[in-house]
Amino acid sequence: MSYEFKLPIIDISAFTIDSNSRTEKLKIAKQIYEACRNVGFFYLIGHNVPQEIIDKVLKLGYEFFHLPEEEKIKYSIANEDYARGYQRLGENVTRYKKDWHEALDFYKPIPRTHPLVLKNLPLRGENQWPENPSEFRAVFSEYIDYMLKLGALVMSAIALGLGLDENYFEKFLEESFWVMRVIGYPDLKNIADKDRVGVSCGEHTDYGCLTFLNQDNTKEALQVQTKDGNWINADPLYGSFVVNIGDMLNIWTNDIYKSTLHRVIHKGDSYRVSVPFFYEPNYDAKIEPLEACLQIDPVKHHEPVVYGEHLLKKVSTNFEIIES
Ligand SMILES: O=C(O)CCC(=O)C(=O)O
Ligand SMILES: [Fe+2]
Repeated sequence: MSYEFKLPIIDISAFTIDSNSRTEKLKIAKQIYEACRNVGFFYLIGHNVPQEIIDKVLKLGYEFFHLPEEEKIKYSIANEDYARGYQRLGENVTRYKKDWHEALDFYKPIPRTHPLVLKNLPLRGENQWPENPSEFRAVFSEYIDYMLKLGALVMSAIALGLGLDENYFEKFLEESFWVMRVIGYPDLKNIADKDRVGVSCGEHTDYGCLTFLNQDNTKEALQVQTKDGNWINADPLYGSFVVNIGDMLNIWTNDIYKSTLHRVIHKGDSYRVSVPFFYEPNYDAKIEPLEACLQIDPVKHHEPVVYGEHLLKKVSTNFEIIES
């Protein structure tokens, strides 16, 4: 099944340190280009996000999931927009099978007076912050600020790698409709309802631009499909984020970059926690193949899409089952 394969490790510090030269930046941008073309996944180091806060969000996630069920369901997604909030174990579905995880989801908040809210459209609303653990909101809010900065930075490196101006993507991202999932995975042993349960998280591609995964030290859980169809482990590398590209970069690059299938199968003994941060385009950003990429292959492989519409289609299939 899985064999020894190391995802590339990319040190982004040429972009985080102001004094660094353009030559240095171009070198890193080229590495990112190759990684996105070959596997669509890489480890990111030199990112400047303090390790203390990276560790802390995992710890707070773990503590939240270990609260009694009645405390957790106070934040149920049913209170809000069926997107922001807590999803019980098995509530999320991939391809008609229950995913064996629980999660607390946050999206860019949309003020109640926003046109989206007034029109009663999905994915509107405010986040549901747990009161317990008490530091949860403050720590995660700081983390989100770091991740938004990092997202913009990596996208500037991606722009350079594609031969574009460093700030090319800014207009598509300045109102990033980000998503952050705090996910808890019990192990897959001892499941009563084996027929309806798939794996910990079924195979999928991510919807948007870039995903920054902060995962605990559980090994052999996250798996990534390589071009030859094999599944390899993307084991934790302490101090790094696992970064992958989503469907929007696939479209922008006219398939030069492929959003890569991945899944989670957690059979170990631990209770695994991961926090993927999805750095996404603006809700109303129109995404279509870039001129720079059409110079390489003039055949357009994708029609333009509006990011929010793509997201809605994907999110609406996340809960389709399954009579209880
Ligand atoms: O928990 C993980 O390692 C990955 C989760 C994931 O792929 C997702 O939420 O999109
Ligand atoms: Fe994913």
